[in-house]
Amino acid sequence: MSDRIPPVLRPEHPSARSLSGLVAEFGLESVGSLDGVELTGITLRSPEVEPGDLFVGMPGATTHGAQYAEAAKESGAVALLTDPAGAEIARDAGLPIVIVDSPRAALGELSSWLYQTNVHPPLTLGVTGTNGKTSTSYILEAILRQLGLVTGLSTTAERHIGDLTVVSRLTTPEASEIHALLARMRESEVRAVVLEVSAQALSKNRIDGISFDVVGFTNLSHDHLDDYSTMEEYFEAKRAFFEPDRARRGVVSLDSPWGARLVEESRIPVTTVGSPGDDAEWIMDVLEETAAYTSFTLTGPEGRSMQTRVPLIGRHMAANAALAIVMLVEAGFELEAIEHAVHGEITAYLPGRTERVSGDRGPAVFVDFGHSPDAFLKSLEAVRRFTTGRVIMVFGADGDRDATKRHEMGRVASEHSDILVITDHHPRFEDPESIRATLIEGAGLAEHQAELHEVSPPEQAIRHAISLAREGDSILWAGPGHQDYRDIRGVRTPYSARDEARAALREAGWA
Ligand SMILES: CC(=O)N[C@H]1[C@@H](OP(=O)(O)OP(=O)(O)OC[C@H]2O[C@@H](n3ccc(=O)[nH]c3=O)[C@H](O)[C@@H]2O)O[C@H](CO)[C@@H](O)[C@@H]1O[C@H](C)C(=O)N[C@@H](C)C(=O)N[C@H](CCC(=O)O)C(=O)O
Ligand SMILES: Nc1ncnc2c1ncn2[C@@H]1O[C@H](COP(=O)(O)OP(=O)(O)OP(=O)(O)O)[C@@H](O)[C@H]1O
Repeated sequence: MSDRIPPVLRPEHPSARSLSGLVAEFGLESVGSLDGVELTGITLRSPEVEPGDLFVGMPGATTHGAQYAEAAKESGAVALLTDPAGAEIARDAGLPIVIVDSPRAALGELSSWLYQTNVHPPLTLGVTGTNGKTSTSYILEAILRQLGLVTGLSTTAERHIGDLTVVSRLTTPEASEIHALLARMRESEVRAVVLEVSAQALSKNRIDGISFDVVGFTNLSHDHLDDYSTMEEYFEAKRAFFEPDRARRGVVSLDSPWGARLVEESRIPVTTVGSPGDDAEWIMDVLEETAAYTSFTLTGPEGRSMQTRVPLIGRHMAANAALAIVMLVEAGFELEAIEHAVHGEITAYLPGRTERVSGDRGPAVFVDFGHSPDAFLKSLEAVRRFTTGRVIMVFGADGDRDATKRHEMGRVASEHSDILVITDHHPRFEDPESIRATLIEGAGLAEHQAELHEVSPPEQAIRHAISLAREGDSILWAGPGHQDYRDIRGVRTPYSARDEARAALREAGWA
């Protein structure tokens, strides 16, 4: 598979740590001479090995990383860490071998030791939940910047180190990469770090070795039921973030019923945030929803209260902002200081989250990253609120990802739109026609039947939607968000929905 996305950044000036020191520190078994072996990095992907690396040969779903030990050595790896099976595979690779039962389970602590990320760590905040993680993380970063701090950010869309931006690969990088990123952030004197934490990251040890000051939970709804067999299992993966060995304090949104459940089962002190009528310590109340911003008040214990707005559409974005603010209060910032710093507006720019790509004339066109029924619902409700004409929705569904949500995606889309244009997204190795057919079946289950159009190529689908639209209508293109590629049979073809939509608007004379 072509992979144009750059790896996560590493420290530019790593200090060397001895392999024998690592083996002694963790009491590990080893084969071969460790004398004089100095480590400056750690990686689990052979194509990304740099001289001085400890190469971690992990067993995976398709191969065993130890198969690539020789290639890693040629690229400058100075030692291999692997499991007993890997040690057997790589015994002739000519590298000293350190053996652990589960390299994945060891990776976080070893990486933290190697990069010394546990020494004077910055303020570390983490966000999990089904929807709103990226948005809440960007909002946290924006407020922290408005407070005058140098920040680091890691999300599905981008990683930021101060003013430096790199495109992301996984939502939450593997542990070796995240500790390298944290070490690089330290070199840039980052004082506060915000990490988006997926359920997969929690289940697959990707955030091991990181101690979070405050963690936040947005919501839980149907998604990822290919990786988790039930909602219970999916919830349990998220709940594990709220453990004393991971985090000191938590903030839980009561927006989904799973929030109250998390409060009950959390093993760290938690604070709650919700809407009027909820039994929450902090209440967010929307004041105004427009096509350009959403304003709200946030009221908490001891009569504390603030009012602000986000340049984002929808109640759900105000809820994300409220969660972010309460997380910062839990981290020790005064609410008054936050209100003063944001000066009436949190200046967050979220790439591809209901991002408006149209100008003042013609239909309002938004490109969104929503790919679950609840995300569809929240974005459609937000768009409907200020649309004087019709709501047109363009969407498809991911191939090779949780097919059980497709009916409900189709149903919600039809229920809350006037016109649907069903198209392709990332088919991956699935037949795109059959993905569309399932979405159409789902749309048929809705009580409200939106007018339905099926247009396979997305570049034609957005043009078709624009051809149907009039002044006053809104178009929500859900799915591609910030992404700059489409995955078709394992090949990532460059593709930007935001650029495509802008081009289509120009061609239609709406630019
Ligand atoms: C299902 C899953 O989590 N797979 C992850 C897993 O892949 P795998 O087990 O198939 O690995 P493999 O291909 O068998 O290779 C085994 C080992 O050999 C190494 N290798 C392999 C080939 C080679 O030439 N050289 C080499 O060193 C690999 O780096 C790996 O360490 O280990 C890989 C190496 O770290 C990950 O990149 C890969 O994530 C894939 C790309 C993925 O898509 N994961 C998704 C499910 C995911 O984690 N998503 C979440 C949430 C997204 C959301 O919220 O929507 C995320 O945090 O991104
Ligand atoms: N609090 C929320 N509740 C429900 N839906 C939301 C919420 N916040 C955002 N969304 C919807 O979900 C989409 C994705 O938002 P965001 O990227 O912030 O979520 P995420 O949790 O990071 O998603 P992913 O796990 O796919 O990275 C948005 O574009 C919007 O449609």
